[in-house]
Amino acid sequence: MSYISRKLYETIREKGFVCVGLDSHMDYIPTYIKKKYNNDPEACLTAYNQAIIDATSDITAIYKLQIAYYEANGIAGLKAYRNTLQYLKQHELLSIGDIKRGDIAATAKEYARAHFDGEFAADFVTLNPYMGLDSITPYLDYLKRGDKGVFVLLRTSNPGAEDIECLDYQGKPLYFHIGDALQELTAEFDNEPYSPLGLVVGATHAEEASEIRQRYSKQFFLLPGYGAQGAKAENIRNYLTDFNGGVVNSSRGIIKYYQKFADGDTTEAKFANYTREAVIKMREDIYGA
Ligand SMILES: O=C(O)c1cc(=O)[nH]c(=O)n1[C@@H]1O[C@H](COP(=O)(O)O)[C@@H](O)[C@H]1O
Repeated sequence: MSYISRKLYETIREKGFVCVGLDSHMDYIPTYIKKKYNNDPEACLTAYNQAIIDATSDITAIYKLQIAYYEANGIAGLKAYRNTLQYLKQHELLSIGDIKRGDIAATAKEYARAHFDGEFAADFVTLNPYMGLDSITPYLDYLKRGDKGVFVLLRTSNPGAEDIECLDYQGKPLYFHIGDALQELTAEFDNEPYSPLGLVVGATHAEEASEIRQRYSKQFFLLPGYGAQGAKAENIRNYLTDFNGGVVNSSRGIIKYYQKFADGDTTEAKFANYTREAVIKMREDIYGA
């Protein structure tokens, strides 16, 4: 049985579908944190993430850490990445390592070890399948183990998705070929209520939503694009299936929401309130309350 897909399903049911994107940049960090930690990147990024997590964890299903934001700060950034994943684990909160890996099988095996079992272990990772299925199969052992899951890029939110992913091949978009192959690859899995192999589907495009949802009815969707990229709530509802079939990511729309009001200068309590407010507004908008 896939423990992790059941856990995600139950967590979404209990806390809602929000995925807070910890795309944490030094420029977003409030002055009170920077002063306290003397601008030290490891300490600042860690404290910032912890403040966001503490303010939102009862209304957030899962946290996604986009690794580029940490790598850009070198070793100090990667330590903050590790610290945050550990903090989430200590508080029994779910995590996605947004690493978007894709490489030959031997290399993929090492990525899997690093991001599922090593210091950077997350509950889920994101993968890029466009190098072929052998770049995905090394992760499947962990999915069979039951405690890990993946979200594989299907139809992404960016304008460039049109360049390759959406090309027509033999009468259907390339991404359907990818999705169908991925579905076959995991057909033998325990796919109840959803498969531990989920799909990344940008919420910025409404036209294909119903077709994609129907075709991949056993896949959780990771839906980025809400907030900063302008995805509309009505697009997202189509993908969510009773609000339990996936998670909706917003990164900048939540973690720098406070800057709209406070311009980088705020107190600990106000930062927590603003950040929480951003998640509440997102939920209300998407639930249609
Ligand atoms: O895999 C992803 O998370 C992803 C896929 C995609 O199609 N589009 C997309 O924006 N993302 C990620 O989702 C986040 C979106 O950030 P915001 O636009 O600030 O909400 C970033 O971490 C992106 O790397």
